Amino acid sequence: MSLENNKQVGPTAPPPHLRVAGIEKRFGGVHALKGVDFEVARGEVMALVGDNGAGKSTLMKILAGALTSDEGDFFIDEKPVVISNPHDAGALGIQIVYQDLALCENLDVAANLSLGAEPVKSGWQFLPRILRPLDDLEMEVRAQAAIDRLQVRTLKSVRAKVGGLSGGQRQAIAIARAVGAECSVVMLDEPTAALGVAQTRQVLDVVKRLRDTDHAVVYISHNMRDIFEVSDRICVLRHGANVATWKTSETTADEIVVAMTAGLDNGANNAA
Ligand SMILES: Nc1ncnc2c1ncn2[C@@H]1O[C@H](COP(=O)(O)OP(=O)(O)OP(=O)(O)O)[C@@H](O)[C@H]1O
Repeated sequence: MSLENNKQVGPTAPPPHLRVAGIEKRFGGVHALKGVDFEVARGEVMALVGDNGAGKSTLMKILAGALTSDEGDFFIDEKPVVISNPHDAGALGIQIVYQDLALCENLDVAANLSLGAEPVKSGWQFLPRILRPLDDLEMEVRAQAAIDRLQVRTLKSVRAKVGGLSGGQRQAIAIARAVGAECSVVMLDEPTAALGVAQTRQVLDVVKRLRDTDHAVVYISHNMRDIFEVSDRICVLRHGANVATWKTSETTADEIVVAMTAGLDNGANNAA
């Protein structure tokens, strides 16, 4: 293995949509991220992998504005930007779907997809917005459009209660909610971790659909089979630092596992 393996550098790398450089993060005495570089292009699924404690979640939370970095530069389409809170990230089109999904079990799909931005009926302007009746039909139409965009075929009705849906359907709803807003970057944290075979398939199809609709997708997973099915490139972190980034088509699961657990055998640490 050598630095040749690093496909992030060179003319074949797609132009990044989101790029960060030199990200540093300490939690007290823990040096969680040590000058990490990371990028993802539109129309690309970039897998972010590493052993437990490698720094994947910390990096993702920094990109989502949920944590602030101690140092580092952020770029959208190579223009410098600031991400210091979730509002900044949202305004830049960066959305994250956490493992717990944060769906409201007692509400239906349509209501979950509209949470925080519920359409209200016209003709009630004399009332404060919060008191105006919801436009249920509009909510349903918007939800159906979001589900259709992602081609979630197993969902019978957007009026179904989320509490009664399968894990795969819930994951798809959480993704649909994230991409409902103006969104160009979607980050998914272990989206198939708790799912069986059929549900995993459904979620991987949604991830591919995101790529096909020109989103930049960051995909955190420990599952090599899923990673090799869905990703275009694989960025490996180890002990809070870059190991390297590979084109998925030019590497193997064994090579990635070795990189995750032992780094590159030539001793290189940050090939990106
Ligand atoms: N809030 C925090 N306070 C203190 N240390 C933290 C905090 N969050 C993360 N860390 C530490 O930072 C390092 C990186 O953690 P992180 O959760 O980013 O790793 P990870 O690659 O996502 O791991 P996993 O696959 O287990 O989720 C670890 O040593 C972890 O203990």
